[in-house]
Amino acid sequence: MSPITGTPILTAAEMRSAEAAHGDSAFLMEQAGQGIAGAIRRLVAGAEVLILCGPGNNGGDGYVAARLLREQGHAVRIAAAGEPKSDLARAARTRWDGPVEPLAEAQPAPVLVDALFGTGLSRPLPDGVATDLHRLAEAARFRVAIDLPSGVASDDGCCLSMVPRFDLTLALGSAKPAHLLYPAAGLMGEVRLIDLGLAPVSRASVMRRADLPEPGPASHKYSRGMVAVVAGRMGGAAELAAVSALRAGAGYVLHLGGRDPKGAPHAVVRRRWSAEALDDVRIGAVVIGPGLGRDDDARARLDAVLASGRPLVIDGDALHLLDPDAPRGAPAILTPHQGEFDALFGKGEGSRIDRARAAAARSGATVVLKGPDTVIADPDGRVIVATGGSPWLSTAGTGDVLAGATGAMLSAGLSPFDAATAAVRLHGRAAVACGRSFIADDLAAALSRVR
Ligand SMILES: NC(=O)C1=CN([C@@H]2O[C@H](COP(=O)(O)OP(=O)(O)OC[C@H]3O[C@@H](n4cnc5c(N)ncnc54)[C@H](O)[C@@H]3O)[C@@H](O)[C@H]2O)[C@@H](O)CC1
Ligand SMILES: Nc1ncnc2c1ncn2[C@@H]1O[C@H](COP(=O)(O)OP(=O)(O)O)[C@@H](O)[C@H]1O
Ligand SMILES: [K+]
Repeated sequence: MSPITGTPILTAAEMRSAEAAHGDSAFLMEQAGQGIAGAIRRLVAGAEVLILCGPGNNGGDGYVAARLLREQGHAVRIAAAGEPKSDLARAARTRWDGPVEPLAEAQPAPVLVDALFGTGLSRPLPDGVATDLHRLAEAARFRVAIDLPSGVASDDGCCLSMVPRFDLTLALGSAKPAHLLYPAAGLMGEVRLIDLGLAPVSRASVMRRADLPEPGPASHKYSRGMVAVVAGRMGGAAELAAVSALRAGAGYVLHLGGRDPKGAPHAVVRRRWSAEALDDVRIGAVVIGPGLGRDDDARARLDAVLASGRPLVIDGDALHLLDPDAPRGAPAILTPHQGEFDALFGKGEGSRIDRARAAAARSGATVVLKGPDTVIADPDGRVIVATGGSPWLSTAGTGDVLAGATGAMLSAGLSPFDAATAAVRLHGRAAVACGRSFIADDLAAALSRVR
């Protein structure tokens, strides 16, 4: 059992291909059952376990785990809604020599293990099954989902039925989109990986520790990265972005436009807005959008920034003014929240991973689709899904902080995809370091601390 940090994310179809490529499905099910039994034994200190087994291979994993737990002397019962339907699950059922209780009549146990449905769920659970799952989950002290909580759709994290809350989810062989994407991700409790030796390959993966650019003996303020932040109507947002760029590690931040507010850091260099200010070849990234406004003046500033040829971070209001299909002369990172994303790219089909990937391919920009499950997608198809932020980020200005931090990473010479990943990681860690009920200014200050 290991954390899912850094692991590939596979769809149900990719999972089936990985299983087929391995070639020995019975061996994989035995491995899964061993991993599940081992994890449960370590975690539940001898308490009685009730395993709910479904008709497919998720149920098969449950039968194997039950047999192994029983062989090790652990108190375990099984309840099922019917007989197994897949060959593998039938074989696993045959090797279980205990009784199988009808699900509707099953009495609760302190530990509930849900092996009803996994990646094969294609429609809502039958009503009776969902009701029994809830009844038994509510009565248990510790709830474990095998691969996925039954009722969640593996590929997009939607709930096809009402899903109870679990304490632990044991992802088998690889992470799936539902382990990361909401609402499903919020129902899993801790997610841990049981390695099946599949060596799965995917262009999507869970965020891992990111390497941040570090200054060396030869560094100077410009080589560390110069960021220009284009201000607009709402001064505070651009201030936050500018300060955040410095605190995330930029060597020089040029704030273009707006007033010089009392108490603002003296380290930010201020000039009036002019398109010519962007001619400075030392500028490694331009951040535009936080507090920009959406009027003609804002549009003119965005046009000038797009024409400058500098690497861009495009956020907030600028996303409402941008034509995502227009060619650009320089790399760009777009950082929309879901509302901005929908306005820019349309509602679209598929999971947040699919949609962010399609948007990156369409726009030719790295797309950071923000939220509790931030998805970072590169035009080349790579995707990283972030974990480890904080719901306390849901406060005004935290997106401006991310835009500034992203500018810092981009100006330091990271590729847009690496810059976005590093910034999202740093931003999430800063949020955790801030604890509860912080404000965006605290978050900006915490960027320095977590670096
Ligand atoms: N792919 C792999 O590499 C491995 C998969 N394993 C297990 O296999 C699972 C996937 O197995 P399956 O593909 O058999 O899928 P599931 O066990 O998730 O269930 C699919 C079965 O349920 C039926 N079904 C789907 N939705 C239903 C609904 N709402 N009501 C009633 N029946 C419904 C399907 O027709 C099918 O018979 C994984 O989640 C995992 O637990 C493991 O055994 C190890 C390796
Ligand atoms: N519930 C949440 N859980 C985790 N992160 C969140 C949540 N809500 C918002 N965030 C994060 O907070 C930031 C908010 O950005 P944004 O919506 O652009 O705010 P603003 O425009 O006010 O600066 C994003 O990085 C987003 O991922
Ligand atoms: K399950």
